[in-house]
Amino acid sequence: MEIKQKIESQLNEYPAILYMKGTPQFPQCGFSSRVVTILKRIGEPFAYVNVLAEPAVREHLPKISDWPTFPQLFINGELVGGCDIIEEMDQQGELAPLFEGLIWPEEDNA
Ligand SMILES: N[C@@H](CCC(=O)N[C@@H](CS)C(=O)NCC(=O)O)C(=O)O
Repeated sequence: MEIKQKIESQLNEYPAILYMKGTPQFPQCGFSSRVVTILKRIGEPFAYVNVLAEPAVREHLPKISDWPTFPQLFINGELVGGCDIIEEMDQQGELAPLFEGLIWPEEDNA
């Protein structure tokens, strides 16, 4: 699959997805770590992509999102922002409501 299609399919599939450096269990950048701390506190599910393990995503996502750095949080396919914006929205009480009512794909039990 072409990288652009792969990213678009991730954005379509996951209602909340964080493109980050490292994993939520082991963030490898302070900015990613700060966002993960906030998301864990909010306690709603989120998918993630470790861009250090996916160099093509690291290279191409900024062209799609028009945002040059990581982390990048998307909700319902829309860029919410990076670390500074996420922290600001969290402090204003504007972040948690974005996670309300998200519809996750059902597990494929077939
Ligand atoms: N002010 C940014 C800080 C994030 C940042 O500067 N990230 C850098 C260092 S981790 C980055 O992703 N650079 C591009 C890259 O490494 O591909 C934010 O709010 O998210």
